[in-house]
This record gives sequence, structure tokens and C-alpha cells, in this order.
Amino acid sequence: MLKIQNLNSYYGRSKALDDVTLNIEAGKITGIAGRNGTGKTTFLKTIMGLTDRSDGQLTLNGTDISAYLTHERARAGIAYVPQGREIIPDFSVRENILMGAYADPEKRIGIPEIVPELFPYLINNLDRAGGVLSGGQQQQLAIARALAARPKLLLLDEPNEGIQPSIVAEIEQVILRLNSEFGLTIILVEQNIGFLRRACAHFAMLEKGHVVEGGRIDGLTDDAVQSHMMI
Ligand SMILES: Nc1ncnc2c1ncn2[C@@H]1O[C@H](COP(=O)(O)OP(=O)(O)OP(=O)(O)O)[C@@H](O)[C@H]1O
Repeated sequence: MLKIQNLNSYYGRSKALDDVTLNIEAGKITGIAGRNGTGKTTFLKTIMGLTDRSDGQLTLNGTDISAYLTHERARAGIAYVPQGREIIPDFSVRENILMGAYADPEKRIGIPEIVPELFPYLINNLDRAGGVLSGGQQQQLAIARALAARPKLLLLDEPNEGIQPSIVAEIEQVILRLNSEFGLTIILVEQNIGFLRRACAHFAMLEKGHVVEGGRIDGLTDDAVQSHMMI
């Protein structure tokens, strides 16, 4: 679905992503792991066209999107749920969701059918301000906003970070359903190795912006986790 070839990304003069080549398979979840500051967020931002400068090739379902601007990548079917969620606090739940809909190439400015099914809380609280929601509810909202663009590929950056343990299982369930029931292809940045192993078909381990291990998830050994994730 997404072919990533020799991708580099820079902040000023420093290189944050170094020659990443990866094939993201359609209908599967690919996990991205690695220590803090190793380039996982930069990887997602570079796919979305949100970093200062990058080079290399991105091919989405046969179309070269390397030169596309962020909104063109969104229209091409890529949606991003950023770390920290970036909800607009003064906008209502409804308005936050509808913001995502502007990236739908068919301009369906509405709440997609999948949202009530996955997030009944949001549907029952459409007029509440986004800023008063709990961390877990805001994470639901960030995912709902991304879904309003009707994406084919969803980029999730540490969706369980800073969320109450009791809600983590719910968010994990949503991610699994998005993939298994709704067929979304997902790139998941995740530090929890247990969930990574349960959810993903493939993985890539980053170190200093470079892929140091990767492949099918059953090839993610305890040794690899020890060498590339433990401090
Ligand atoms: N806006 C920025 N300007 C300059 N350098 C940056 C910027 N954002 C990230 N970096 C640097 O790029 C490198 C990769 O950071 P990135 O946030 O992608 O890592 P990460 O693996 O997602 O980390 P974390 O697990 O802490 O979220 C780090 O050295 C970081 O300091």
C-alpha cells in the first residue's frame, strides 16, 4: 500500500530520519518501536509531509506522493493522529470531528457512520468542548477526527500515552477493530511491546532514525527489544 524508499528527514542541519526503506502492507498493522528520541514521530510526520525537509520516495497505491503537500496526502487517504492528540479545546466535539472531514476527497462533511459504533461517548457529548474531555476521551476524539477524512491509511502516534490504565484496553480494542472489521491499514508507533505483538503483523525498530530490525512481528525477539528499547 505505502512503499517507503530511502526516506531521510531533517530538522535544520540535523538528520532525524536516515535512509528508511519499508513496505507498509495493505490491511495490516505495522508497528514502529524504538527508544525515545529515535525518530518515530518524525517518521510519521515525514509520511504526512509535516517536517521541515525530507527526501526519498513515497508511493501510495502506485502513485508517487513524495512531492505532495500535507493536505494532498490527506486527500490521497492518509490520516494522522498525533502524539498528544492536539484537540482544539474551545471547539466542540462535533467541530473537532468535522475538521477532519475537510480532507475527505468526496467532501462528505459529516460524522462518519463508524464513529457512533466505536465511540458512543462522543456521540452523546457532541456539544461539549473538546478541552474538558479526559485524556482517553480526547484520544477517541482524535481518532474520530482522523476517521472523518475516510482514510485508507491511519498513522497513530503512541495512542495510549498518558491515558488512564482502565481506558487503555478500550483504545487498544478500537485500534484492533479499525483494522480487522473496517479494514484500515495502520502504522502504529507504540512503546508497549505486549500490544505491539498482539496488534501488528509487521514491525520496524528504529535507532537514530534508521531501521535496525524489522519484518514479521514473530521475528521481534526479546533480544531485539532488550538491545534497542531498554535504557
Ligand atoms: N521540531 C524539531 N526540531 C528539531 N529537532 C527535532 C524536532 N522534533 C524532533 N527533533 C529531534 O529529532 C530526533 C527524533 O525525534 P522524534 O520526536 O521523532 O523521536 P521519537 O522516537 O518519536 O521520540 P519519543 O518517543 O520521545 O516521542 C530527536 O533527536 C529530537 O530531538
